[in-house]
Amino acid sequence: MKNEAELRAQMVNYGRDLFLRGYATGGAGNLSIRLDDCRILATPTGASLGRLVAEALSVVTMEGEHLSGDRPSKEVDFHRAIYHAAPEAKAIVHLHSTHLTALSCKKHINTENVLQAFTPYYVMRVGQLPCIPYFRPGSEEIAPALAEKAIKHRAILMANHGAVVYGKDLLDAGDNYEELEETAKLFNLIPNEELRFLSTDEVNELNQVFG
Ligand SMILES: O=C(O)[C@@H](O)C(=O)COP(=O)(O)O
Ligand SMILES: [Zn+2]
Repeated sequence: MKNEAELRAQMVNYGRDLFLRGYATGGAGNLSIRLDDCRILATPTGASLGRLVAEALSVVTMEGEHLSGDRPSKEVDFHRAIYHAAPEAKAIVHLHSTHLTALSCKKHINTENVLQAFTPYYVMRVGQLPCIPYFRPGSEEIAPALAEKAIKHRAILMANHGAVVYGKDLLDAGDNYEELEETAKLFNLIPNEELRFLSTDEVNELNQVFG
């Protein structure tokens, strides 16, 4: 179990890692870690994930009170809502990575599951990708829409915006996010009629063995 100083360092290092590998760009995206039952560590609003400072990271309560650090991400309410809805969520990654954001801007998608499985590791890490409607970033409608999906799904697409993924710690959430982004990349690369999706039996077998 990492202490708070170690979790702060992990957030700074993983933010830089995401930035250097092109998953995060400019000031877009935000990260959070559930520190304990009452408190969340979150990236400050406007901060580039590539240049986070451990002492400036924001701490807010589960009820939304800002305790310390710079002003939290304008999306901290949706992070809080996900933690309330999904107790297994211990960290959250929200990014505008290229392939997931491209997918989020498409007109004709199945909003119940935007990415039907066609590789096993996607089934193991993510499984299904529902999509919530477009809301202005930072608006109060986002939190309830994401919370409803987060009860059953650890990855959610936000129309015309990006994606949100949670995990059992920050690196697990990141690994889930990265697998999702690579799956979206493949999906965007391969014409739909050329894709062989996994059958229900194949998905069920993966869930039995690895779920
Ligand atoms: O898209 C947005 O504006 C936010 O969702 C975002 O990604 C960055 O906002 P902050 O975390 O407030 O910097
Ligand atoms: Zn965003």
